[in-house]
Amino acid sequence: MTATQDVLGTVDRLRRQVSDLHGELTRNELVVWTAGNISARVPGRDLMVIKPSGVSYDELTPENMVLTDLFGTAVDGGGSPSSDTDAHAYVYRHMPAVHGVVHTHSTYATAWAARGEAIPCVLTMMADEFGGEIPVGPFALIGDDSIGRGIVDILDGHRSTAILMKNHGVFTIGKDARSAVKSAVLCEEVARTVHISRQLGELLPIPQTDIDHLYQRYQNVYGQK
Ligand SMILES: O=C(CO)[C@@H](O)[C@@H](O)COP(=O)(O)O
Repeated sequence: MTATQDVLGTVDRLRRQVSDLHGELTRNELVVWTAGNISARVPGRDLMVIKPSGVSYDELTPENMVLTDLFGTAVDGGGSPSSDTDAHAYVYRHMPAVHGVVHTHSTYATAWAARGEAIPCVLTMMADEFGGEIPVGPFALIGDDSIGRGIVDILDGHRSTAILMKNHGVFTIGKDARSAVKSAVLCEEVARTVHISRQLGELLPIPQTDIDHLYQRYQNVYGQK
C-alpha cells in the first residue's frame, strides 16, 4: 500500500467515525437543530475531518464530512466546514496530543457558561474524568482564532478535557474524537447534577488529595486494559 492510499484509508475511516459520533450528540440530547460539531485530526498529517456547516444531524454522512487543513481551508472540494473550524484547527495546531474536538451548547453546562462560572469539583465523576473543576474560557467571537486561543490558553497543561466558553457553550478535547464526545456527555451530566445540588443546599468540596487519587485511578486503572 502506498502512503497516499494509507492516508486516504485513514481519512475514509475518520469520515465514518466523525459522522457516526454526531449521532451520540443527539442521542445524549447535547445539541438542538444544527448547533454543535465534532472533528478528528488525521494522524501525522496537517489535516482534519469536521462536520459541514448548517447541515441537519439526520443528513450527516461520511461523504459530506469536510476535510480541511489545520488552518481550516477545505482541501477535498466538499461543502463549507463548520463555523467553528478555526477553533478546532487552532487547538490541533497548538495541542499535538489532541486528536478530537467537540463543541456543544448542552443546556446545563451552557447555563454555567452564561454565568462565566466554573463547575466546582464536588463529584467523584468530576475527579475521575476532569481531575478537578471544569474551567471557564473567555467570551470570544466566532470566525477567527479567538475561541481556539481561549481554549488552548486554559486547557493546555490543565487536567480538564472540557471548557465552558463564556456566554457560548462547551468545547471538549480528547485523544480521539470518541474521547472528546465522552467528555462532552460527562460535562453535561455533572453540570446538571451540581446545578440541582446547589439549589438544594451547600456543595461539599472533595479534598485535593482525594481528587488526585480518584483521577489517577480512573485514568490509569479503570476499564479493560
Ligand atoms: O456555536 C456555534 C455558532 O455560535 C456553532 O456550534 C453552531 O452554530 C453550529 O455551527 P456549524 O453548523 O457547525 O457551522
